[in-house]
Amino acid sequence: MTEARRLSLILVVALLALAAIFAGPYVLDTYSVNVLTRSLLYAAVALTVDLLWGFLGILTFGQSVFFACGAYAAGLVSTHMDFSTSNAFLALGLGVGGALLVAAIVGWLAFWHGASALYASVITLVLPIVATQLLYSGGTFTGSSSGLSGFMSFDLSMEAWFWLSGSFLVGVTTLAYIFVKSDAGRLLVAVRENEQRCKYLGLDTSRLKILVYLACAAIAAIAGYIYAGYAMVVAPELAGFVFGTELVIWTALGGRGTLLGPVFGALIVDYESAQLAGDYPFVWQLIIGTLFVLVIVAFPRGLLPVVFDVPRKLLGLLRPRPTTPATSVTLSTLDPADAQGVEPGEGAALMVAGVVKRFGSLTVLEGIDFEARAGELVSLVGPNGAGKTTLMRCIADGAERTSGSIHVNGYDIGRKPPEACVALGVGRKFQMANVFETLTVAQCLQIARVRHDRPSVWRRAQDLQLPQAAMHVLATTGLDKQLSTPAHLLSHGMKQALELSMVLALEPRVLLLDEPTAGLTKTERMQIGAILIDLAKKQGLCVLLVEHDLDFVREISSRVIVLHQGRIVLDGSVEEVVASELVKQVYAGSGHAGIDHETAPSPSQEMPA
Ligand SMILES: Nc1ncnc2c1ncn2[C@@H]1O[C@H](COP(=O)(O)OP(=O)(O)OP(=O)(O)O)[C@@H](O)[C@H]1O
Repeated sequence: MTEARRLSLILVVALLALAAIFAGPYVLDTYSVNVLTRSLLYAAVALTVDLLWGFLGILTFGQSVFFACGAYAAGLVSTHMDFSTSNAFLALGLGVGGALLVAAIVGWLAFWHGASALYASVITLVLPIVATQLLYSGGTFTGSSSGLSGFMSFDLSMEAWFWLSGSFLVGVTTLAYIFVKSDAGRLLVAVRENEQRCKYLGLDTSRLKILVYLACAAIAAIAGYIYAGYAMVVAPELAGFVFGTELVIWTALGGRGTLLGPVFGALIVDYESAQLAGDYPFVWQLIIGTLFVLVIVAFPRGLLPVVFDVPRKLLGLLRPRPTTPATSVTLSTLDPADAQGVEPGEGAALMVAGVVKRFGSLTVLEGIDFEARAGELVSLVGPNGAGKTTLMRCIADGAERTSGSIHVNGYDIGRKPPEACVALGVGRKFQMANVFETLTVAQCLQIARVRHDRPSVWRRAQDLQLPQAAMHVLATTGLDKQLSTPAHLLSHGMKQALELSMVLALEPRVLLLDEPTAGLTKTERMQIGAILIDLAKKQGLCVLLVEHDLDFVREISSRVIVLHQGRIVLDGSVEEVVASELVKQVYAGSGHAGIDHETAPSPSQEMPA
């Protein structure tokens, strides 16, 4: 389906939903219109919980606070100032502005570099408790536990409030749907799935989380503002933990990560709760709670995926499944004139000086000094625990080392986080293939290009330009024929190749590879070896390779650095290292055989490590 057709289809569905909203008051009784007006607004807030939790992976209990910001702004302005159109807009501005301010502070606290997802959830858990206490202690200003009531509002009929709330929900849902299906929206799933890989692809994930959090806070505040206008009463419970948790429950029931699921979850549960509360005032919460437990146990993904799965399965039985899904992305090679890699500064491509790394009292790296130039392929070898991976980490993340300095392309990495090191020209491939498992090969590569090609917030790109080095890896391994294949279906070797292409898509000048051939077949190893030689010799990259396979090291390296107990014991040519008595002792001392030619492992064996 073309982009224009896909977007037209979304708009047609949105128009149908608006038509249904318009028809609502004509087919529903007054009670239902009244209750559903509230439910429509709650559904908009549940949608923001889904964006944060279902898509971005942030479980939040605090969206109620932003809803209350909008509601209380309307209530406070109308109560303490005269009601007028200008004051009403002032209240809207204060509500949204207040919500944005609170979200910025909470976002900064919850998503700073290094904060865990649990930490974020705990902060959003505390937020409603603090907000409710503040409202309770506000005296006559906030109305304390009674809240504010009887204030003036726009003179709209109940039907008009229903239409306004419904149109707001349809508008927000449509925009959110277009966004999550766009190239920029895909980043949310990438962050949820593998935040570490995102950072090492140069993405500032903390910033992305804060931006989405701010947008969700603003949506919730507008919903709260409309709610106060229609209900003409606000109470501390609107900011409370119970409402915040209800939003999470509706999202889980409907199906998180589906957008429409939480919307329908909120609409149905809130409407039915109102009915049950009237009919069974003492047991309705027990009934809702029991239903929730039953649904979650039977359908952990929520109800909407089940509703969609049934027809899909039936259609799947009727229609033969295509063996290879059609790809919608066309690959092409980036013109070298359009390359956006960092301009090299003074000195060698990589300069490591006096680097020390300690974990508490354990010194893992001690006084590491070396330089590597562009076009060099340097292998880093040494027994297990020598500190090889730790050194790679120190080069790719300025916060890792205890002391010493590291310059990449002539620029001091200082204490910069991984994404900033990527901007200086570092590309890191991990020991275990580190890709986005649920995304396709093409989507993984698109995310790797986000630093250079700004993604659209409403469209999906149909073509993808990659640097020649990345295209070379794709063509050599045949990955260019599997662009529509989800990464989790690839073989181990193909995943390694995909990760390497993703890293090369960054246009790095210093390439860090941690055992790129681990677990590969001999043919795959030879392929990777040829690619690495090409990258260093023809593309002029500085390649630093951690490797245990001596034959592989001997075939491709221009230089070998031997690390032992956190120190460099030798830095020289392959021949020098192989002939070194010291190196033999290092390996003998580690309980392994030496690395001379006589005792070197056969091609199928790995170098002792
Ligand atoms: N987070 C950590 N906390 C404490 N010690 C650590 C940590 N990470 C690594 N180490 C220790 O640092 C030392 C070096 O580990 P590192 O993984 O860098 O070695 P390596 O040379 O890459 O080994 P291998 O070849 O087995 O991958 C080891 O003794 C390891 O136990």
